[in-house]
Amino acid sequence: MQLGIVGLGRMGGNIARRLTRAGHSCVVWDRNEAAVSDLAADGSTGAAGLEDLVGKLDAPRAVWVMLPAGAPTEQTVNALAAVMEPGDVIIDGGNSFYKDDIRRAASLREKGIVYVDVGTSGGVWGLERGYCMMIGGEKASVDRLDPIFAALAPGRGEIPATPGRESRDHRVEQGYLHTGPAGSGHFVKMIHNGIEYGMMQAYAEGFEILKRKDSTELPENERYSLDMADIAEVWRRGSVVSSWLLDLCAIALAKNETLSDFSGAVADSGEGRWTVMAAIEEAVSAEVLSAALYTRFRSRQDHTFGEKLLSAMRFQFGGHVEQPVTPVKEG
Ligand SMILES: O=C(CO)[C@H](O)[C@H](O)COP(=O)(O)O
Repeated sequence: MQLGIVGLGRMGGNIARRLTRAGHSCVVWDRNEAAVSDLAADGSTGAAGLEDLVGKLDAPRAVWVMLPAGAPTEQTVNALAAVMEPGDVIIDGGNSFYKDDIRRAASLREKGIVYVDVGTSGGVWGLERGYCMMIGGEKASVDRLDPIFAALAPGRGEIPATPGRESRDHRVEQGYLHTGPAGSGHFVKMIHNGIEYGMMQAYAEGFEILKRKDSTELPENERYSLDMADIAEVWRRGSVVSSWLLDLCAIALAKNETLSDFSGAVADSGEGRWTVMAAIEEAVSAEVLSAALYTRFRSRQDHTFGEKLLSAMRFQFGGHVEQPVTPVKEG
């Protein structure tokens, strides 16, 4: 199947590569010309701009936008809508706020263009591991795009089937789910990321307590000098707290047990804040997720080992390099 892809950063570029490897045909564009040339050398067709990209696709077209949430995505969706036609589909695969999706889907519907929001999890590992996708939008368009989702998804892999699911939609076991109407894909991904904050914070705090067990403030016979890298490794194997995030902790700690490559100033790109806002709207008591968000804010003042581990996990899953943190702008 043919797909246009706009935004060839850490996620978009690998999405194009994974689709091309699976036999799909991608027409790609990014403001960064080198990224377009790299992808063209890897089997995609490069475009010179949005209009050129749309012109290189057969109708009905589908274009996947993979850009930071807020203004970059908004401007690109609007620019695409101006050159696309009724029956075409715009897919937002980034981390947009779900209320922006609801608004965009309604306004594009008036032009006959379909908007599909895809919460896409897999980070810089997605090329090899595949992407878990949470998909919102009209069923007919989501079904039409199924070959794309099937190629991007991880597949069943070695994960055993869950008993009791025999009569349910088997695409879910491949790693993608049609969650409901516009916005619902990004809403589910937003909560996924809210949970991610909480899980990351739990590891960060646990490892901080382990690390400080050699403190001279403790009685001498109660001090232990514990090996962080080995504890992360042993917990990966059969323990209750094993997880992919723990695998990433183990990789980071094996590489540099002091995490001296990280300052521990932990950024956030909006989803944790929106999760807490959703909890407030629904009057849900989300203590852990709220605390994890506020701890990131505090991390920008001084830095603990646990905060370095948070930065290390973000670098491992998303390739996020620490940078000066600025407040999230409204989209
Ligand atoms: O979606 C992701 C992981 O699932 C992205 O890596 C996202 O950027 C992580 O959120 P944050 O930047 O707020 O830590």
